Amino acid sequence: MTEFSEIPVIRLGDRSDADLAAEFRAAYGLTGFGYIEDHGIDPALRAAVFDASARFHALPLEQKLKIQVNTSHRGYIPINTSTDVNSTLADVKKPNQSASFMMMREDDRADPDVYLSGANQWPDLDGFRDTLNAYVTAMSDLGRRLMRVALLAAEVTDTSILGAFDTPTIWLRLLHYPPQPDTSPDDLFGSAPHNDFGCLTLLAQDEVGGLQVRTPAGHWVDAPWRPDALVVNVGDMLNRMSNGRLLSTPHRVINRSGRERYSVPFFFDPHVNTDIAPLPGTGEPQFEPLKFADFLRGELEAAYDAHKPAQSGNNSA
Ligand SMILES: O=C(O)CCC(=O)C(=O)O
Ligand SMILES: [Fe+2]
Repeated sequence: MTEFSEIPVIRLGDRSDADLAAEFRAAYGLTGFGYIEDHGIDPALRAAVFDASARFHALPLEQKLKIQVNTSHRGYIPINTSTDVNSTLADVKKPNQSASFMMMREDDRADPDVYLSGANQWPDLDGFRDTLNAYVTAMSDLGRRLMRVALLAAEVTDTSILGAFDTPTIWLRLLHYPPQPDTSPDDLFGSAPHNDFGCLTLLAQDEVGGLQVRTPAGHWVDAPWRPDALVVNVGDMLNRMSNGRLLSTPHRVINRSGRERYSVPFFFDPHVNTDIAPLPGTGEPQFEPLKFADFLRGELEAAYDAHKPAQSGNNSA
């Protein structure tokens, strides 16, 4: 295992997938994280999303609770209602110190054959839904481009899995981290050490900072704000598809800045009914196949009060 001390920067511009693949391989085969710049996402659109997030989090609590997160994982996730108990990375007992609004794919209705399908729950805020949808459209296009590059980087020879991203699983999360006092215990996190579940995470963050990425030796490297950059990382499913060639790296958030922190991760994943296995060209399989929906169900039921079967809720608070 090779140590790293900083997160690489990759500029996209109009470069071809093949041209980007080598840089991707170097970044994601070592750190699992990169700053993606010159990505084509309109800064004004991104600013509108942060504005929408600030307006949402400023709403009275009772208004947010009217759209509390449901079993299709859409709506308001209050502070102290998720705990990364599945984490093998730290002994996590305390719930994450963040609140968020979560939207997923805009389905008309829940389909019993599609885990997490359903309609989004929206707050009563002017322009909120349109802004988020415009951002999701732009980010999904970027996600498809990055997935193509990632598969090339992993030397995948049959890229038909890309069809599973035509109706992707997307998650757009408007996160708000209140400041943690300096006196807060060491095992209290804005976001406890974890790996992301899916394929690609494209994170926009504000200037406050607080995101940290774990090195193989167990050190934590800061991933500070860079103007206009997206922090892009590989999740567990892309790690499996690439047969371990692209790394899913643990990360965490601690907000001891004394300021409010806002961040907006966009998770770009395949349809939940996709079989996930090492793809052709990546060598002798190091992972057993699994269905994405089954994996997600296990993770969400362990971590979120809203998904715990036959329980009244807040047992982790
Ligand atoms: O807020 C951040 O910077 C990171 C959030 C994160 O890691 C996640 O939501 O998976
Ligand atoms: Fe994450």
